[in-house]
Amino acid sequence: MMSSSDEQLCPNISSDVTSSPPSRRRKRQKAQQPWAPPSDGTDGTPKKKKKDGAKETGRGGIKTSSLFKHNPDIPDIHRPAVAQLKEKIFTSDLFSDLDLHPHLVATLNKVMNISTLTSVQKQTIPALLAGRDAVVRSQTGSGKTLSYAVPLVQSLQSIQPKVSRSDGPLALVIVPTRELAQQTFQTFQKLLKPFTWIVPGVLMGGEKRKAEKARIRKGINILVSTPGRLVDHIKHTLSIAFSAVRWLVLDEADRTLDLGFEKDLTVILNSLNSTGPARQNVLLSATLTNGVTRLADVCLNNPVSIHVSSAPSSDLTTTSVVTCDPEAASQSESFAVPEALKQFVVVVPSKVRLVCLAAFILDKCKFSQNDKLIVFISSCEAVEFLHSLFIAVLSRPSANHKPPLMFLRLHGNMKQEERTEAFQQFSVSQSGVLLCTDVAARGLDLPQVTWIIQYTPPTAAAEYVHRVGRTARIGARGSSLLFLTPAETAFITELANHNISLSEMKLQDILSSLMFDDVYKGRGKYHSKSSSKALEQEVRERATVLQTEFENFVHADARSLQAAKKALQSFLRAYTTYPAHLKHIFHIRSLHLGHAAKSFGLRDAPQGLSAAAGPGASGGHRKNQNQARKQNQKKLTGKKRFGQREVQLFRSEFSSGLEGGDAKKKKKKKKKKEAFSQSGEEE
Ligand SMILES: Nc1ncnc2c1ncn2[C@@H]1O[C@H](COP(=O)(O)OP(=O)(O)OP(=O)(O)O)[C@@H](O)[C@H]1O
Repeated sequence: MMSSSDEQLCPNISSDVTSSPPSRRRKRQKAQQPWAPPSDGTDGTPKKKKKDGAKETGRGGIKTSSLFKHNPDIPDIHRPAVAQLKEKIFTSDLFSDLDLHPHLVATLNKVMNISTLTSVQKQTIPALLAGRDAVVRSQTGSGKTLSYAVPLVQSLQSIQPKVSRSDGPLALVIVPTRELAQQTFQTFQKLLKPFTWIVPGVLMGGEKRKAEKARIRKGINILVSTPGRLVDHIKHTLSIAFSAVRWLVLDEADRTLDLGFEKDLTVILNSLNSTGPARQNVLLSATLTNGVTRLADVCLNNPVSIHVSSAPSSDLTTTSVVTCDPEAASQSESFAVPEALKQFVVVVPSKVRLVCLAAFILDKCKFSQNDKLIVFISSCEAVEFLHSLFIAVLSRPSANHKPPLMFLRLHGNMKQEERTEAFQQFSVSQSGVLLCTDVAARGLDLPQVTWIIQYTPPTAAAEYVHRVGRTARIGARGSSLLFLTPAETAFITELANHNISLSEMKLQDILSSLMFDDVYKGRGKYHSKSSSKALEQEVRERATVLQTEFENFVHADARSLQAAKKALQSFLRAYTTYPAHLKHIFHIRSLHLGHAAKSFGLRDAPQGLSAAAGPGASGGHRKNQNQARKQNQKKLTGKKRFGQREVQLFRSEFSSGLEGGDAKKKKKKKKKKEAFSQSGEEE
């Protein structure tokens, strides 16, 4: 029997499917399914029917989820031929060969264990030491921070008379996220060990403004900040003066602009240009968008342009070839990814996504090795939800006395203290899983991360590169796995247009890891000598048992049910934010709400998903379903409704933490004005 969620197909799912008579439709669906139920009529789930039609497993009232029925076909993946860009990370040059203070070299060698220059450092450091401005592009994890931090420290330590706190900011480093600000600040702290008279400091949203103000008053020479927070201090902290700034670094400049901080950058640049002396400027960016080029024009003076990637080599990394649009390909930028990075893709029907992710995590962190994973997810609410779900269901102590799996989370709606704690905890841990939004995609240098999972696909190829760049850093090994639904596989070609090549991992292979733990054992009588078909059947049963555990947790109380619905809603909302040129791959209309709901542990598509309701959300009466779908569709895709909200959603990830305060202030001001006008007084 088709569940109600199965029937809630989105309006534009190929009309011939929705309009065919149910019997024909069912037949066709069955023929299409690589996961079609075996001929014995079961779907891999041991079940008996209850009188009311609800299903039960033999496990005391556990509802059965039909995971492997009515899924779309998993298409064969065509991997376009890709000439991957190769970038040599290390050179044979030594820091000790550069014209640097011996104490700075000693700090690099002894404190940071760094002696050899990377390619980007070899090109950038001499140019900056010679006083030039620079635009720098190079692959993730190639040592860009030191490429500007070393010459900056070298330059400030040589100033005579010695720099003092009272000189105020001499260098300004602007980065897009709080964690990156914290990390960059820590790098300066290390480099400045022998030069104690130079004081570094960090400003970032979410911390008490008063305390920051006091620190600024005391004097900070190298100021690392997120743009929003710095603007706030420029506007409200009279003690901040930029008259002595002689270094400006804009790190991850493209990201800063993407996040809508252009205005803030203008405020910062104006406050510098109005008073500042001659300044050296460095701009680091993954992509040279129009915005970045404009920014470079405004704030750089005759810069050297450093781009480390070599031209595409002629050896093609894949063999099967499909034609890609040459014009589109030539228009798109090529990205270099670390050579030691192995990139995989798995095509998973929506309904099976959750168990597939869980099986993968269990395999990497529990059954085989102690891996360290980062999982990228599109919204804060979905991160929150999966975090509590996985802790409850996957973190149980195991029979082999291994410590329980560690799940951490990082997103923009967390309190700053929680963010810092999670970041630090994951940094120092040997293994575990960090569930996060793109707030962790850029610049973060988390040691020994072995796997990057993109559970929700990125909104751009550049973002893909940054996410995977959290592993295989500075010559280390690492792997990545991209989750795509059958409808999204064209994204593989999109990535290939940017010189990114993926190998396929099979869903069945991932799910097979559940064979390692008999906690998920089905009712079948599988034993190791059984046929491969029996094994496949057992794997399905185990996947279904795990899904059922998730669903039981979600449906156990109103709070977790609400959390799952919120997570689904935010997932749908985020899905509407793919840019126009990717809408043919990621379109809200090609999502199946019932199947998407399953991937949040919901047994059916929830009703009344309010503002961001999915198609079929107000289901219930079949008669009204089409109308409801259309209405909800409008809600989901309606520009007016979502334009602002989407921007809000993404800004909130990276906000300075002060917006709330500003809004409150405005409200207060408005109230005050109203009060004045009512009483007839003037302000
Ligand atoms: N020359 C070097 N030798 C060894 N390790 C280095 C060297 N330079 C930098 N590192 C280390 O490599 C890691 C990555 O450096 P960094 O974070 O600057 O990379 P990045 O290019 O800025 O990466 P992303 O693009 O992801 O921001 C850091 O842990 C850093 O300490």
